[in-house]
Amino acid sequence: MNKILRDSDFPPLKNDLILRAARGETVEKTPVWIMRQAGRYLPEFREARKKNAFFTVCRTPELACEVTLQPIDRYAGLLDASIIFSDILVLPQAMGLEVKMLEVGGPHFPDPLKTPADLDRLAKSVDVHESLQYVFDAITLTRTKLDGRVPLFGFTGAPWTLMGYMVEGGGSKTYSKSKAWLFRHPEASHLLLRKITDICVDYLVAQVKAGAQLVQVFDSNAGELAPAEFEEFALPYLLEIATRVKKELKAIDLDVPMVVFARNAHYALESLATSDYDVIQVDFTLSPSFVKSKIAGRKVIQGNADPSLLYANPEKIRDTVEKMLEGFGTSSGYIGNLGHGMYPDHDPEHLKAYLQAIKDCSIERNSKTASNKRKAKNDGASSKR
Ligand SMILES: Cc1c2[nH]c(c1CCC(=O)O)Cc1[nH]c(c(CCC(=O)O)c1C)Cc1[nH]c(c(CCC(=O)O)c1C)Cc1[nH]c(c(C)c1CCC(=O)O)C2
Repeated sequence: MNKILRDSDFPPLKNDLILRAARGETVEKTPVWIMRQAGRYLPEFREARKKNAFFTVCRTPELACEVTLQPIDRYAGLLDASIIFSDILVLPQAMGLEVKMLEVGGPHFPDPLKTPADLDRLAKSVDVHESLQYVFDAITLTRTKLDGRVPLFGFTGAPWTLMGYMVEGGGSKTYSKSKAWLFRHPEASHLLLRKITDICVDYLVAQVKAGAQLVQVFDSNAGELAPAEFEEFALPYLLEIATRVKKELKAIDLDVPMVVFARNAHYALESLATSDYDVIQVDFTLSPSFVKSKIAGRKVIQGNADPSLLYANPEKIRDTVEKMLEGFGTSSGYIGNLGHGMYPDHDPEHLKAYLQAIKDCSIERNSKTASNKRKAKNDGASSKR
């Protein structure tokens, strides 16, 4: 068991904007961070990766810390959170499956789960402190090295998304192998999803004990499911993770905002709005008005421009940001991000334009609203005279 680390064990936080926004408080400007903000679009990341294999970076706390800090150094003052460098696929590794990261083609499981009998190949029980200690060490080191500049996110993949990778053996166009499990082997599917859920809970709680200040659950493949299968095989586990993590943290007097990303599952928004998550990350297919109609002020929203916007020129980026902020609002209930992660061929300068636009437009909007309010108050007072 690891020691529980608390705020007093780390340098004082100098920028708590995202924590205040995640709690639904009024903010002076919109906090922003970006999924995959550490990655191949950054030359300094490609340099670090030349010398080290992908999972070596994940497993070496000094290297994971170094690449986590790269975007924070480069975009100093423009990013309001960091996210620990790791991958959702370290969890299937901890369960006993081999995962390689191919230079071309991404994740690859040489021996994926083919039939329910293969569940016997998985570790009988997983002690996250034994198999994933390197993640907790990376978190503790990174929060220390951040020196309070911004808060640090931990994360996990969601059960359905992880099951997808474990059965498909990698990414897939149709997810037909893993979806065949849901229709042919529903009991074995639930067994596997239950197993992953229990590990996700331990894993997130341990990340917070190691210093993570927010956590995000990535259900990147949620939208591959029809609503009925989502409701049966994905949603209950997503809901359970938030409820159990919050409860276990409360028992040791810890409390962090939890973010959920059920990508492309527009039908999930209403259920997630009544969950124990604090923040809902939305993908770029959803308009602010649609999202707001489903969530109706019950949760903080995070997102959601199309990452391809970053191929546009800075004027177009700023115009789109203005509309996005108009739609989501800037005084409370909103955290800026993209609707999915960065792409390797993005220009780092265009990400800078996006971050700067979110800061500038939100400050402008909030000061306009404040001066309009002051004006309305003065007008009201003078008409009474
Ligand atoms: C589905 C998924 C994975 N990993 C992740 C998800 C969920 C988010 C999403 O939907 O994108 C999550 C993830 N992966 C990575 C992070 C690090 C933190 C960050 O966001 O900066 C996070 C949060 C690093 C990474 N994970 C990966 C990279 C690129 C590989 C490299 O450095 O060689 C990075 C920076 C590899 C990875 N890992 C995964 C894939 C499909 C790939 C290949 C992607 C590609 O080739 O573009 C699985």
